[in-house]
Amino acid sequence: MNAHRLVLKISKDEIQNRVRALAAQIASDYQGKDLVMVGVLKGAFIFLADLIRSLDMPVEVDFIRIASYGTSTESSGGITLSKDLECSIDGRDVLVVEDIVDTGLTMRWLMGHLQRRNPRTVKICALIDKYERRAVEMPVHYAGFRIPSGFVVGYGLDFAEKYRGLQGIYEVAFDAMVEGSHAG
Ligand SMILES: O=P(O)(O)OC[C@H]1O[C@H](OP(=O)(O)OP(=O)(O)O)[C@H](O)[C@@H]1O
Ligand SMILES: Nc1nc2[nH]cnc2c(=O)[nH]1
Ligand SMILES: [Mg+2]
Repeated sequence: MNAHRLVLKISKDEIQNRVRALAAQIASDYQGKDLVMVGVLKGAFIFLADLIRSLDMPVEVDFIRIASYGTSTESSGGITLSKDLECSIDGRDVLVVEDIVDTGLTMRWLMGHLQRRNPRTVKICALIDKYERRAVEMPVHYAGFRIPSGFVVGYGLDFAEKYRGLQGIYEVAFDAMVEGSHAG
């Protein structure tokens, strides 16, 4: 892993306030509906845990584990499924809970995968909508924060499996390139 520093972008308090506001919006939009929240492992586990504890309505929780190949800061769009849903979503309202949408390739794959199971609706809730590198059009119906670019960690998000437990969101700043070498 290249030498790097972490720069605080979103504080713990800002995250907590925003999560509460998102939960209030979701509860209002889905009142009386049969809602299933699908957390995308690993990154979404902390966000989903906080979101449902602020949610003033019954909800079923399930998880799916998908990962994309590539180096630790680049997603390539080659998706592998290592744990599928366990509940039926036939005729139900599904809200996918993600930590971050970047190129959108992970979400595009997942939307196709879920649509084949005949849900009534599928929407996306992401803590971070990182919009500048989008490779496919992908709406984020409930976005915690919108950032243009930068590789961020904390609150579930990792860099080579580190930093998921940080309470804020930090940008990874790679140390300046040494002349004649490449920062990867
Ligand atoms: O929009 P994209 O460019 O597809 O990138 C977003 C995806 O990348 C990260 O997952 P990762 O594969 O790192 O798995 P993880 O959740 O286990 O860290 C993140 O959690 C999203 O699922
Ligand atoms: N941890 C982390 N994973 C990502 N996957 C796509 N973008 C990001 C990011 O900024 N941080
Ligand atoms: Mg990751």
